[in-house]
Amino acid sequence: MFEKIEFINLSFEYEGRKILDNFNLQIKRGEKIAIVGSSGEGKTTLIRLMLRFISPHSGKILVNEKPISEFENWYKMLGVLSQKAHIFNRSLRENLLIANPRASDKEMYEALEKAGLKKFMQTRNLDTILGNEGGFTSGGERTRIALARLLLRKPEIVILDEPLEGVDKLVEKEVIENIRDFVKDKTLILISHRFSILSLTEEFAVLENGKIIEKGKYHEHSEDSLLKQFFKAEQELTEKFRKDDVV
Ligand SMILES: Nc1ncnc2c1ncn2[C@@H]1O[C@H](COP(=O)(O)OP(=O)(O)OP(=O)(O)O)[C@@H](O)[C@H]1O
Repeated sequence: MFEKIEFINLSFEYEGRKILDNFNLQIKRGEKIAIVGSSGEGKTTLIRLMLRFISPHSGKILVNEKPISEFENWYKMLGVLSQKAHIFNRSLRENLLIANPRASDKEMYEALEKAGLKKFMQTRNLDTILGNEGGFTSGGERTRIALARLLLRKPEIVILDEPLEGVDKLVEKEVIENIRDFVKDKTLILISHRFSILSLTEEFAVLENGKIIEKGKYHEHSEDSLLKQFFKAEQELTEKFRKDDVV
């Protein structure tokens, strides 16, 4: 059973450019944390390290106090929605069964609906072929198919990297509530710029210059905290975009 993950003095660089620099963070079972930070600060890199797609240059990642590489069943515990969801040139059904080979058609339809694909399914069915890299679908649809795939799994830890990418405003609220329900009894690590989805977490950590510069519960932060400033800037930007949309 997952108890905690610890990043200890973790450093990582791309071509001599430091992305994570003596990074430290601990996430315990059941915690729900959003990692926020400007574009390019290394949030996705952190997830890729967690998934062991890349290795740190120094420092370590421990799961239940053991090096992550020695932790059996690590992948089985994870449910991940990444920015580059992999969609196979197979049927929608086959793409979903990867997550849970025992899922029934009914469960698959439910997951697709929860992921905001109700309208999409009005003109498709589970036998629809998705194309090479999901090429017969839009970017937003691919993210939602990947979200439906995640909803069919039963992971202990859920990692979401911009899960609302391509989810339009009409279904956004509903999708957020479905994700909220899904992560209720799980550990959640969330990365997003979208203000609305950050309501899924109680805790926030701000990543800047390779380190966590501020961490805590959102409501405990003072008006001039970096966290609040970050959100304010994001919110102002979102509102500006919304206004521009209307115009
Ligand atoms: N494979 C790579 N080779 C070289 N540099 C890379 C590579 N992948 C990412 N980077 C760089 O590393 C930095 C961190 O990237 P990362 O994707 O982790 O940022 P992020 O915080 O997730 O950004 P965003 O919010 O825009 O998704 C960026 O400057 C990026 O250009």
